[in-house]
Amino acid sequence: MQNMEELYELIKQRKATPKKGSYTDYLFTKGLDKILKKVGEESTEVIVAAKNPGDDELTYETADLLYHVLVLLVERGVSFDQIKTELAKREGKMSDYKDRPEIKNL
Ligand SMILES: N=c1c2ncn([C@@H]3O[C@H](COP(=O)(O)OP(=O)(O)OP(=O)(O)O)[C@@H](O)[C@H]3O)c2ncn1[C@@H]1O[C@H](COP(=O)(O)O)[C@@H](O)[C@H]1O
Repeated sequence: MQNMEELYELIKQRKATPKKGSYTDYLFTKGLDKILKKVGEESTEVIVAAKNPGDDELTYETADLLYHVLVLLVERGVSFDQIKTELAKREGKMSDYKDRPEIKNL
């Protein structure tokens, strides 16, 4: 079984030590613009899948999107710990959304 953090570490390893024939290596070789295009494409595919019945397509496309977002984070040098820290900061603090002035028209 592979969790998101393990996958992030594997992708980081691919960047540090490129592996011939690897799709991850192909993305890093193409660079940021290609990775961003893939994140955009996969986001659209998640949206379309969410509108279709059944869970399989949505599950598949979400896994594709998460993988490409992790590739983006590695490319930009944002660590998995930075994401965990940001999420942890929000824990238990987002429930009083009605009192937050920046959130309007809910
Ligand atoms: N989770 C993934 C993963 N999800 C999606 N993909 C690839 O993402 C691509 C998405 O498909 P598309 O049809 O959109 O893209 P494509 O036509 O193949 O290519 P382009 O459009 O980018 O030219 C596919 O080629 C998938 O193989 C992934 N490739 C790798 N991983 C993980 O990354 C690990 C390391 O991968 P490699 O280094 O590439 O072996 C693997 O063990 C996996 O766990």
